[in-house]
Amino acid sequence: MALKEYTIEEVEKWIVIDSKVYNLTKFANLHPGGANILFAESVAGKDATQLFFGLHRQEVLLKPQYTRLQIGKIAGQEETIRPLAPGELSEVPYAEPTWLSRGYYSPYYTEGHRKFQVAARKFFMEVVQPESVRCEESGKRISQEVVDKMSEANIIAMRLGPGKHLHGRTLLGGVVKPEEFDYFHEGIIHAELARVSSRAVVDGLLAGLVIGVPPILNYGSPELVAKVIPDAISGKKFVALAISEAFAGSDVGGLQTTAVRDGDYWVVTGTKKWITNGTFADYFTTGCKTETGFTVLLIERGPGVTTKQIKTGYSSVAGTAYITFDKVRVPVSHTLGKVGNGMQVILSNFNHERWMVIACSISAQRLIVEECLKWSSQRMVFGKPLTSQAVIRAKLAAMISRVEACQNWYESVTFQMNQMNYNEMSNKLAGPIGLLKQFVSRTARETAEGQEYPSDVSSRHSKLAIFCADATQIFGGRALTTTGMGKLIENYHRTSGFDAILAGAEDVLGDLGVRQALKKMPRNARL
Ligand code: HEM
Repeated sequence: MALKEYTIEEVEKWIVIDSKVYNLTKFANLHPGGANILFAESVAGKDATQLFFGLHRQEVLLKPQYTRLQIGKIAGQEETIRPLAPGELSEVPYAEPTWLSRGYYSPYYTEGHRKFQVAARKFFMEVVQPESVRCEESGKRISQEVVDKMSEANIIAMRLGPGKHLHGRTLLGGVVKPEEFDYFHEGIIHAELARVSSRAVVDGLLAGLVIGVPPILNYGSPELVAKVIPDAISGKKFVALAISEAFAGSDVGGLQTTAVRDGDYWVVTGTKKWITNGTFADYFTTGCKTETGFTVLLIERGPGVTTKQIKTGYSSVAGTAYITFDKVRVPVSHTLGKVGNGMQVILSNFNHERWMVIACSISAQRLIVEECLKWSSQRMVFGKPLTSQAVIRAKLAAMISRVEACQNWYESVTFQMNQMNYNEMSNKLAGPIGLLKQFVSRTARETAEGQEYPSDVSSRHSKLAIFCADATQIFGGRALTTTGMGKLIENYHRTSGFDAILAGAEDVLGDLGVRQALKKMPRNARL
């Protein structure tokens, strides 16, 4: 229906935002910012576009209860601020990686990857984003309806990486053939998921399965694979990786959960802590101490298995659990890999897990760069945009440089993964992936909260750098509230540190990278 047209003089009591006329008479008393403000001389009857975008996110106007307030438009004017359509790329510089930016080239990504990315972004925006908002707030686990849609599009299967498990499947409506699917495709899925989800929802959307299933695929017997994998990939059963304990986190060698043989069964006793998706998992890929070393078992939820929610700094949608195994009887056929060879099972799995965390983390970091670029351009201070301040531009420069450095290193590692088999990857990429994860999680926190320097670093330039990198400073008080303009910054500030811990603590991974390099030092290397 054509909207009624007004001249700006006719809009006495109403307001204009981006050419649209809103009648706020009935809404005024419900307005979260108060009624008076809407009838102030500088607002009522005026074009309030700039004021509005200084205080609200675009999405406010898209909510049905508010679109209803629009009664017409200004004659001869057209709307200029519009939201991106599902799948559409952002034109904000650095909001997309170079390979997705108009007019730029990539040595790695093909037209096929680009088509895949468009389909993935559309899927995540339409199916996952609304669910993400609901679950972040309620703390409830992801609905089965969304899990079913992800499984229908084979998103769950694709997050396990390229391989036989994809054969015969229609991937994201057939946009890529299973045999052409590579790690760049998989990385796109992780990146798109991270863009539309809060950090807790990223984990709640079956991260446990993504890290708990590969050991079954790679080390489980054919019978076990046939029993568990179809149900996992189709989202009927959930899997969690249960390694860390209150006694040992990154120090896998110090685990205390024991498995003792009793005929055709293992009897498992012990506890596990910080287990993502543990509250709702049906299976646990579990690290246990056995007589001859360390062994990984697949434990099914049943008698003797208890899980309880751990309250963490992020939403309980992630289903982080404390698990107790009390004399749980596990069939010997559920052993993953050889008895005593569990360390290899776990260590080879870490590469893919850490690489996934890296892909998600870089994408989340990039979104924060976009938020900061938009906000500092639209926010007016002393009659000028925030970007007119050199200190703000310096913060943006540091953020952009960091995310681009991460992205380029990530792409180079991903390219190596595409060329190598699983064993080569375990041998050659554990170090680089460890170092990259350390670098990405550090830069994430620098972008979220600013750089920290040891107190003994006191040169003028280093002190300046402390103030050069801080999304929370750019957003000010807005970065402290879970709703409104700074809500993504608040979430990022609160949760970006999780990536420095999960899948291997930052410092341990840096050390791993160096130790791996030292192992490969030529014996005759001398200066
Ligand atoms: C169609 C018109 C408007 C709608 C639907 C609307 C809606 C809202 C909503 C939902 C909030 C809660 C915060 C958020 O979710 O972002 C809010 C806050 C606020 N609004 Fe509006 N608003 C409108 C126009 C205006 C205008 C013209 C002003 C002008 C000055 C204004 C001033 C404020 C203020 C000061 C706040 C509190 C901001 C904060 O907490 O940071 N609003 N508004």
